[in-house]
Amino acid sequence: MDLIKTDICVIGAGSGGLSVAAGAVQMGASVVLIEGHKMGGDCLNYGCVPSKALLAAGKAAAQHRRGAALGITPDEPVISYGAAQEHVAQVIAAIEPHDSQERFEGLGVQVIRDWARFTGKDEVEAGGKRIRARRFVIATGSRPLVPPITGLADVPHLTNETIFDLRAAPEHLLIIGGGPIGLEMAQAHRRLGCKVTVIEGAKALGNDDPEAAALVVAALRGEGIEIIEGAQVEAVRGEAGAIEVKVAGGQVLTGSHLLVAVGRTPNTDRLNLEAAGVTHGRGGVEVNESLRTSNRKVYAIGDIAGRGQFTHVAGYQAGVIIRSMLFALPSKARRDHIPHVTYCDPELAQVGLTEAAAKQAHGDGVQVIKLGFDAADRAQAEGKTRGFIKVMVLKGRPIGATIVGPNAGEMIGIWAMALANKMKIGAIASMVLPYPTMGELSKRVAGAYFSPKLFESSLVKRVVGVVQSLVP
Ligand SMILES: Cc1cc2nc3c(=O)[nH]c(=O)nc-3n(C[C@H](O)[C@H](O)[C@H](O)COP(=O)(O)OP(=O)(O)OC[C@H]3O[C@@H](n4cnc5c(N)ncnc54)[C@H](O)[C@@H]3O)c2cc1C
Ligand SMILES: NC(=O)c1ccc[n+]([C@@H]2O[C@H](COP(=O)([O-])OP(=O)(O)OC[C@H]3O[C@@H](n4cnc5c(N)ncnc54)[C@H](O)[C@@H]3O)[C@@H](O)[C@H]2O)c1
Repeated sequence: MDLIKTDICVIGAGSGGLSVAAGAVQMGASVVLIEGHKMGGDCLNYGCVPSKALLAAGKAAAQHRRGAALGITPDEPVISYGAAQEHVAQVIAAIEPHDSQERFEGLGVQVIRDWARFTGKDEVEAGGKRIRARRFVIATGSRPLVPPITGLADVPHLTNETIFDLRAAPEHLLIIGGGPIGLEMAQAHRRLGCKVTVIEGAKALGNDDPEAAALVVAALRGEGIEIIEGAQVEAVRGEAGAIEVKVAGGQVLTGSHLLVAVGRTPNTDRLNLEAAGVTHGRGGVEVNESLRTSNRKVYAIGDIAGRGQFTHVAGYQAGVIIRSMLFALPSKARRDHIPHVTYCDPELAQVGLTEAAAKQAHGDGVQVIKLGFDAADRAQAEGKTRGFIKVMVLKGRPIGATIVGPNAGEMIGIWAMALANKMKIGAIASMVLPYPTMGELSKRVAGAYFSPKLFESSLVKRVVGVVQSLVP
């Protein structure tokens, strides 16, 4: 068996692995990249990209159904579900070259298409080769969790890995799980003409600010999606086209298709981690703040590292370990400035602490400032006044922001910058923004932090009085 010696061996060519490989090779390191399945990983093939593309099709359909308040007669769009899914496939195809084997080989990366397994503390086997590296990066991601629900193994069901293969619209899509995957797919399918029922064991979007999550859930219900909360699924049975879901308490729901979206399982099984002395558990590979595993030569990033399952987290972590691997500089991964967005309409965006988490961590020292989208003239003009921005401030600095409303995912950017750079809230208040934009809400909410200090201060009023009496 051939032996390849390299500086860095990256396992997994998804969001995390590709970022490490591209960065490291362009800075002069020799890199071997091993991928067992599709280049681009989950995000490109089964995750972010297809889900946002299908949501875009749903949004286009929804435009037809609204507009009455703006003087436009709504109509029921003619929808081709198959064509919407073809749009999804085309979007993947358009982005694919960026993540392709050819592009990475062009950059100088040696790409091996096989499943990798450790054979020792500094050696991996794949593609009939032994790869010995100074440093390894495990970036093998996650796959859909198959929960222990009675009957599930025998009932045809979809996951995020198969739902984008459908070409005929499900008549009635049952979705187990009201997390981001469940709700994004619920809205896309509802808007594309399907009947949709979401069955959630606890609270839908339960990891987010409850007030913001409630607004999204209400909007989805308003579009005709049935969302049943507090309904743990215990058993499923039936066949394609006629599926029965039984929840705790005895309620039975029926539908034509079933999507299971109840979280993720880390892809550790093929890696033979014991041979490398890498500790792992149910949450994935265990890492320290520098994203190093129990084997100092081995790092782990992305979904497998269990510190936030988002593409931008994997990308950020890639930068952190490149600094450590290539320049031997101390480098720690922060978590306090990471945003996330659920791309339903309205979007729900969060960075830093939620109101509850901020109050729990800092007590009464936290000031919460909130403003509705109705305060933005642009939102009024567009008839999109549903939603709010909420900012948590500690000693003059934002420590968290929640935005729910149109384009919340774009609007959170400024707060992500503020948290990343530990900026004062005055920096946001002092910006001049174009009028009328939704973004003005960020400036307005920051301004609201100072309003009581300026407008309700007897000292300020006295100073103004004195100055005015002296000015000629
Ligand atoms: C439906 C859905 C929607 C999502 N939407 C968003 C979104 O809008 N925004 C966002 O930020 N995140 C989103 N995510 C999450 C995002 O897709 C993941 O966080 C991201 O892909 C993780 O990147 P990764 O590099 O850790 O893993 P992956 O991208 O999954 O890549 C891991 C790769 O490793 C390979 N692999 C596994 N084991 C081995 C082995 N032993 N040898 C060789 N190769 C191996 C796999 O085949 C895979 O290609 C979404 C996820 C889903 C499922
Ligand atoms: N927009 C985005 O960034 C985006 C979109 C989709 C997914 N993701 C990533 O993928 C991850 C996984 O998403 P997800 O939605 O699968 O998982 P999740 O863990 O966020 O949500 C799963 C939901 O399923 C419920 N559940 C679990 N078992 C159940 C049962 N037996 N019956 C009924 N309900 C049950 C849970 O209570 C939970 O609310 C997310 O946490 C996120 O990191 C991100």
